[in-house]
Amino acid sequence: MGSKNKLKRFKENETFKNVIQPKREEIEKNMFPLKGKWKEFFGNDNPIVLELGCGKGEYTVGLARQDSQKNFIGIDIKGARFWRGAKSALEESLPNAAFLRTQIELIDQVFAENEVSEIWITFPDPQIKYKRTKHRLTNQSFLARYRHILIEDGVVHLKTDSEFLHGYTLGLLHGLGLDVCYANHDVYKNEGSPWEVLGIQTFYEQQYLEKGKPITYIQFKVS
Ligand SMILES: C[S@@+](CC[C@H](N)C(=O)[O-])C[C@H]1O[C@@H](n2cnc3c(N)ncnc32)[C@H](O)[C@@H]1O
Repeated sequence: MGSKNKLKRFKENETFKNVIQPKREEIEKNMFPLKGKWKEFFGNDNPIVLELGCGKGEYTVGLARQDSQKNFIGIDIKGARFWRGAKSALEESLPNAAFLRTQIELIDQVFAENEVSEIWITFPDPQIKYKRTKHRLTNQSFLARYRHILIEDGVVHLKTDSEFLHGYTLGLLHGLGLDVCYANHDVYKNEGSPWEVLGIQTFYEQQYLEKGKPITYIQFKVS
């Protein structure tokens, strides 16, 4: 994407009522006004579902279309990417979809304890190199952040093309004695995955599918 186009999207994001772009400083000083108040933002008590590293936000918009009784928030640091999802949600008048521009590392500072019901992690960079372990979105320190913001029975969904990340996550969950509700290492070949897994495809997923890569899925709990 050219820089002119990016600038145009950044400008438009500022005018979108479903886009929230807090300053890092505001979050770090615990002055982010929506922390603990997301229900007020949506104007209802419905459960809150996050998509981490949402890119263009296919899951956020796709799930919001299907379930008006839940609120969905796509999170990514790249605003020019989620501009697509935010624009679609506005065009389709989906009041239950929003986008938050922030670092996932700050997740437990933008949501309060027990404020979130479900988390989707869609095709994250697997961060295979050992020195990149700290950036893996299912490492122990991210799991602790998710535990903090999730309700007691909250669920995490990981959909990835990376056999490495799939295996790493299963191994870690097993080692920690956490509950794996469902796992499938090739969702389009082996039956049994929920409709959300089969019925919504992301931008990155479509590219992996064209290359014939199996898509994996794990649904798990962190407490
Ligand atoms: C490989 S892309 C996948 C995008 C989308 N989920 C899909 O499947 O098409 C990973 C996304 O995660 C975002 N991301 C990676 N690390 C992040 C972080 N620490 N905080 C916020 N966003 C992050 C990137 O900007 C990118 O859009």
